[in-house]
Amino acid sequence: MATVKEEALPLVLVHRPPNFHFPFKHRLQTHFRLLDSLDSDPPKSTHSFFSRHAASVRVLLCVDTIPITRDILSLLLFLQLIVGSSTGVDHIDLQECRRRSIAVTNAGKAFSPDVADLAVGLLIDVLRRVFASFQISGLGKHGAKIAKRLEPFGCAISYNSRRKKPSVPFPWFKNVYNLAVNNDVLIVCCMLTEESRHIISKDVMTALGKEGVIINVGREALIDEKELVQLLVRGELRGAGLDVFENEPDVPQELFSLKNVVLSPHCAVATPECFDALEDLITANLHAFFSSKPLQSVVELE
Ligand SMILES: O=CC(=O)O
Repeated sequence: MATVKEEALPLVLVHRPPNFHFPFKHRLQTHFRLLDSLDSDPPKSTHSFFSRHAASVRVLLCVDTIPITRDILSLLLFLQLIVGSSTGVDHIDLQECRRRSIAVTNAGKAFSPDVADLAVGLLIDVLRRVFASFQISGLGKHGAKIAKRLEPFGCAISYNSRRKKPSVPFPWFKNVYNLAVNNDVLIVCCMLTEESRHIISKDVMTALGKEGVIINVGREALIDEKELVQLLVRGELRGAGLDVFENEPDVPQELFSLKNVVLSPHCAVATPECFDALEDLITANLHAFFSSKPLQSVVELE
């Protein structure tokens, strides 16, 4: 069988944190020519490497959540697509992408089943029994899977998201405060944006009440972490299960000593199943781009 020369393969520029070796690299290399500044010894600086390839690169693969800032983007004048490898895209300057019409894809639903498993696992760990009423902030791909797991427990589920979802049978609350007033457990799994930063404010947490439980598998900055810690310390919330923290890897010390808090180290998606699903999705998106077919898991750049 004839083999395609590496130079003939479509170019994909890679941006990854040092020492982060992505497991699907090998498979991608059979279809695409990966330009990775960290492959050289010693590694090249991002700035000089990106500038050198700027004229030929149309696609950037963003591994993990390494920031893609306006400065980085300004080096890549012909960029058309950023293929992300996480669900959250708060590390990418989306405003600049919108301005320059650069499409962005994320992990879509590749991680949703495992994130949902962890959210429910944390919740059961916090409660050791199941409440009657649950609320979910952000009923997207992760939230839908969480709800599917909680329904058989007989939980009354309601949700908040920017828009009501016609296909979702649960009551929709336009704002998180009213959602909190009407429920006992809040599972946070929405995207972090400027609009959603600290959406779970002190008022919202207080509205949840003393029996309230918060589970966060989204991004910690969705919650006012300082206030959350204070409410937990003062016993004004029943408990919390947290997979994400505002200043990772630092975790507020107070949380370690609280018996009603379960912590996990941002590991909801660290499973072989998530990596396999992500590898398939990234490969599919790259093939789609280079053959002018529709992309999957496109992030809405509003
Ligand atoms: O944190 C993980 C993700 O955003 O996929």
